[in-house]
Amino acid sequence: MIRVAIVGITGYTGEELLKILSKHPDVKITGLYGRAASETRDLKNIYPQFEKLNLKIEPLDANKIKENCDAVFLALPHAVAFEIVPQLVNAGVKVIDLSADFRLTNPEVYEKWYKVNHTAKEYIEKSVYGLSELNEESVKQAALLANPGCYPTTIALGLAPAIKNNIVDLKGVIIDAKSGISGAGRKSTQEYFQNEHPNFRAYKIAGTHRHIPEIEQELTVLSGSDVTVTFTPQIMPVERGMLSAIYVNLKKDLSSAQIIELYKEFYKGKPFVNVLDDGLLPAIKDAVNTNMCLIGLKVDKRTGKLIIISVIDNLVKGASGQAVQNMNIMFGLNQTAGLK
Ligand SMILES: NC(=O)C1=CN([C@@H]2O[C@H](COP(=O)(O)OP(=O)(O)OC[C@H]3O[C@@H](n4cnc5c(N)ncnc54)[C@H](OP(=O)(O)O)[C@@H]3O)[C@@H](O)[C@H]2O)C=CC1
Ligand SMILES: CC(=O)N[C@@H](CCC(=O)OP(=O)(O)O)C(=O)O
Repeated sequence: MIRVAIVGITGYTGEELLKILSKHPDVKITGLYGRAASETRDLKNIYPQFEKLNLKIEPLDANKIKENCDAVFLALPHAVAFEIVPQLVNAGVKVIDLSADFRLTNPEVYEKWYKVNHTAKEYIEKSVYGLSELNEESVKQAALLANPGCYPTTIALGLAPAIKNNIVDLKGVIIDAKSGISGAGRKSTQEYFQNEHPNFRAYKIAGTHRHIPEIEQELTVLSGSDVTVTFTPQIMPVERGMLSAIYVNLKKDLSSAQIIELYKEFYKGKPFVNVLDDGLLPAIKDAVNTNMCLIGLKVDKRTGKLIIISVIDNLVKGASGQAVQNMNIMFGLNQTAGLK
C-alpha cells in the first residue's frame, strides 16, 4: 500500500483527491492536513459524506508527513508550500504539487506572472511537468511532480497531435476557453453563487491570464519554436467542467476524418484521452466526474482552420484525477488504478 497525505483538504481539489484516494485499491490515507494554525478536527465535521473513513484533519506538520507517507499531494494556493517542498523531497517523500509553483521552468517568468518571489528555485530543475500523455517516461522518474493547470491540460492535449504531425501553423492560434466556477477555488465559488450566479463572462483577456506562460511553454516544447497564443478564458454558470475551443491554421489540405485518424493514432493506448469520431463533438457533461479529456475536431474548409474542442472536468483531469494518474505512474501502478 502507498501511504499518502493530502495537504489543503478543506479546498475543492483536496476534497476531490479524498474522494478518489479513499477508493483507490493501492492507497492508504495516512494524513489529512489543513492550515498550520488550525486545530485537529474530525473529518466528518467538515465532510459528513466521509464519516466512515474515521479520519482526522490535523494542522500541517512536515515531520509527520516525512515519517508516515510515501507520497503527499499539495492542494494549496501557489507560493504557500515553498518551505515544505524541499524538506519533503529531501526526505524521499514523492511530492505531487497541484499549484503552479514548479510548472514554469524559468523562475523569472513565474515571478513576473505570479507576482511573488520563488524561494525554492533550485527545485524547479528537479521537478517534472506531469502531462503524462506526452512525457510518461519523465513522470515515472519524478520525485517532485508539477501537476498541470486545468486550461493548459485541455490546450496541450488538444494541440499536441496536430503539432507533432506538423499539420498546423502556430502563428495566430486562438483559444476560447470556458471553465466551471470551481476552477477559481472554494471561496470564490461561494462568492460567485451568492453574488452573480447564473452570470457568464470573460475575464483576464488579452494576454493577462497566468496560465498563458504555461500554455506557451508547453506548446513551445512540443513545436520546438516560440509560440504565442491569444487566450480568452471565461467563467460559465456551472460548478465544474471546462471546454476549450482552439482555432489554428492548417498547413495542409486535410479532411476532418484524416485529422481524426492522426489524433486517434497519437493517443492510442492512452486511457484518459478519447478522440471522438467524425461528426461528434464533446460536451462537458460527458467529461464531468471522470478523468477523461475528450477531443472533437472539425476542419472549417471556408477559412482553412482546424477547430479543436477539448473538454475535461477541471477538478478531475484538470487537477486531482490527473494528480492521482501521475502518482500511479510514479509508483509503477497501472495509471488507471482508482480512476476508472
Ligand atoms: N480548482 C481547480 O479547478 C484547479 C485548481 N488547481 C490548483 O490547485 C490548488 C488548490 O486549488 P483549490 O482546491 O481549487 O483551492 P481552494 O481555494 O478550494 O482550497 C485551497 C486550500 O488551501 C488552503 N490554504 C489557503 N491558503 C493557505 C495558506 N496560506 N496556508 C495553508 N493553507 C492554505 C485552504 O485552507 P482553508 O480552507 O483553511 O482556507 C484550502 O484547504 C491551487 O494551487 C489551484 O490553483 C489546479 C487546477 C485546477
Ligand atoms: C474559473 C477560474 O477562475 N479558474 C482559475 C484557474 C486557475 C487555477 O486553477 O490555477 P492554477 O491551475 O494555475 O493552479 C483562474 O482562471 O484563475
